[in-house]
Amino acid sequence: MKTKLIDDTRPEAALVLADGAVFIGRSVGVPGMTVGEVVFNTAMTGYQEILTDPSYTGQIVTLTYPHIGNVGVNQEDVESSDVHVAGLVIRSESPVVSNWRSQRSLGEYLKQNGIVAIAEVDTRRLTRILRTKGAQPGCIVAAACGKLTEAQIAEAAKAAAEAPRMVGQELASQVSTTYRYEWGEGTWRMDNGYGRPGSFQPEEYPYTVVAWDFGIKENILRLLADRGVHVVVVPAKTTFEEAMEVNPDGIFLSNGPGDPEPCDFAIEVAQKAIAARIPLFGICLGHQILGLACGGRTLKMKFGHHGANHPVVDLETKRVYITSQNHGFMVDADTLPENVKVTHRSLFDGSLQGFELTDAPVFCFQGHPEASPGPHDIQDLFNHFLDKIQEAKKSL
Ligand SMILES: NC(=O)CC[C@H](N)C(=O)O
Repeated sequence: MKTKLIDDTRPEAALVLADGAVFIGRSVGVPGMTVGEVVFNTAMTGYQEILTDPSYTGQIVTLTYPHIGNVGVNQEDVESSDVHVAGLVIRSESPVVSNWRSQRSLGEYLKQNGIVAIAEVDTRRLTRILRTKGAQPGCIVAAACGKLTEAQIAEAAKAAAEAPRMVGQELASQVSTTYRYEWGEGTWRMDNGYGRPGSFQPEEYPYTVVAWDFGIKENILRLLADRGVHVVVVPAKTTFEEAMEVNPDGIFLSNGPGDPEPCDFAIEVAQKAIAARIPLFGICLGHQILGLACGGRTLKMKFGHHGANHPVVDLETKRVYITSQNHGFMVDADTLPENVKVTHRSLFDGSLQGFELTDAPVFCFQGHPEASPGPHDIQDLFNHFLDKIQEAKKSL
């Protein structure tokens, strides 16, 4: 007996770009309409981590790897408690889910989380458009059943054309926690998962770090906890003075969505932390905020870096790291002052990937050393942060 693998009865869906390009496919999420900046991610694995990365707020993510959903989804492989992408575009949803950790299918997960998503899209054509013309707004419209009407597609085209651009949007405070909390859970282990809940004893952790949550990925918190750090996570608009009440040994500025430039509340925190010479580590949006705090400028990139195989060179050791990336803005290295030492550059386009200050224990990285998804090559940056914290503690 032949098995029919592709369900052709799925409702029709369309993706329309602001430039007018139309892609007709099938709905794999909820019916409805969603608007966002359309970006492409080249990672071959880790769709669940990508969907739950708060940095994708306001973005419709296209996965260039063509076969998605084969390992299903579970409750553990998440980077936050919600799905944050504005929408999902894929080539083909696997008709078979097969993994010992899977709890449900990707399609069920998208529906449960109210995500509008489209499959059967020629993602190579779409990616070529985004590479040539740059990331741009788009709209996915998905029918409840059967076909879309001409009017629905026209409405999607109008929504895409009128959608706001990413430049100037402050989204970090919108996805941040609204309350302060403590984190002590380490990384996932085959024998123990994330460990037993309730076993976290802050006094067993020798270091305290305040982490500003601009849309923080949980694997950052887990990697800090693995290194004996008791992390106090604070809302994006927490002032430097409020955070100092916990007497931290270090400060962490997280990744997050949107344009870094309007995040004046965060830039002020970074400036005060630099002046106080407290060990500071920034990742992605945190790196961009540090660049602005130092007096540098940030730029919108053409289509950004979103993937898990981006080569980055450490300029001192000349060692090349394969890194996870997810950013659409970058710090313009030419605008940084004298006391900034550039430490890393992208080998794809030469753009700035990391810097440190020569007169304070402060450093940052544009990519994602916490991976999740992606390679662990450059996880050592978390040890570097610990070194800075320990040095500072010794000199007290
Ligand atoms: N992952 C991030 O922190 C992204 C930072 C910023 N929103 C950008 O797009 O460049």
